[in-house]
Amino acid sequence: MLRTHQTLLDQMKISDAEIQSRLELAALSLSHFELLKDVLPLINSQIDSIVERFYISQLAIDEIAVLIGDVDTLNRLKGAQHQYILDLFSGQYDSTYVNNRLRIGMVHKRIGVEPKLYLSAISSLKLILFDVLDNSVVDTDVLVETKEALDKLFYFDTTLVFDTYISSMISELELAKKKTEMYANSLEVKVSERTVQLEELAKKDPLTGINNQRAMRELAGILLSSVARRKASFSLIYFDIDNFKQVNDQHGHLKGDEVLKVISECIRQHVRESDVPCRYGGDEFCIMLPDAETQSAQSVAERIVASFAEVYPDFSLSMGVVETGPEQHMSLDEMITIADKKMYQAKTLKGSRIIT
Ligand SMILES: Nc1nc2c(ncn2[C@@H]2O[C@H](COP(=O)(O)OP(=O)(O)OP(=O)(O)O)[C@@H](O)[C@H]2O)c(=O)[nH]1
Repeated sequence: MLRTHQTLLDQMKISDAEIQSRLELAALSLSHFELLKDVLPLINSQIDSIVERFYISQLAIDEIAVLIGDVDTLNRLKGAQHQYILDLFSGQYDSTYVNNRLRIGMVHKRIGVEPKLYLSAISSLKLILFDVLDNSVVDTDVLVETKEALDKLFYFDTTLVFDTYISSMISELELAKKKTEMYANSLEVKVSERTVQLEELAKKDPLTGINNQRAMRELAGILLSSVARRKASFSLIYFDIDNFKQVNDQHGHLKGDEVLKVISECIRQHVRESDVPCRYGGDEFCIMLPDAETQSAQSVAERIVASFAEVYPDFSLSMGVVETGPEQHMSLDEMITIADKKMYQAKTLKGSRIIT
């Protein structure tokens, strides 16, 4: 149930039995109730002057004057205090009385009245009430016992007010803890999302967006063991752009970058989902083709050459294609060494060439 749908008594689990036990702890008995009730007419007759005296004493304390702040608040407080003083002498210290005391504690906590100020106010009110009793109750025994009853009742009230202070502070702490936990959880989610993004980025070549050599090596291990298990073929295309240095030298680095991006796009367009293209370094590219024999790798290579030539008819590519499997499989480095040799063989010929 929402806190706002519960009384403070419910929130703080103060039952009638608990009230009874607290009254006993304060050593308050029915005879004390009667004594307090007996002086109600006397208190009632002087209530306005008691409230005035109380606020004169309170407003003399700067911290309290600042907290009260304005005349409307002061008048509202005077009204509440008027009722509180009459409640003190009502002789009825039941759940309604207790709930009102708890509310006072809550209000004090909310508006920032520190316990030391609350205690000083109680002490000041007690002195004023004692003074009234001293001046009007003739029977010395009754006077002493009434003052003792009032003293005990203030003690009873103070424990209630302090309990609301503590309960309210615990609620604030729990709320702060909840907020911190929520913040920590959201940070954890952000960090893990960012970690995934960074891991992805660390595997990509920033210029072309295809895998870098590191990612290719990681994936090669997985792909080669998969084809070995399935006794399948595995091909590799390795190539670079002929005289790429001249592109940079003659047309500038930006033009060179653009050519590298176009090649990557051509590769993307002509490989299968299961193939793994990669920028091996500089102007060298590598494509891993699981479950592909030389012939299908060669036709992929031809399609890349053709689409690149559509954009850059003056540039040529030198390619080496190597196949491994289906029974025995080479390592990635062994394949690259062979493909690299074939690529250099292609370079010795004019135009785009694919050596298988
Ligand atoms: N624009 C651009 N150029 C790059 C990049 N990475 C490497 N290069 C250049 O690519 C060129 C590669 O030159 P070489 O290794 O001599 O190769 P080549 O000029 O293609 O010569 P051959 O391989 O013999 O045909 C160098 O000039 C590098 O500076 C890049 O990210 N962007």
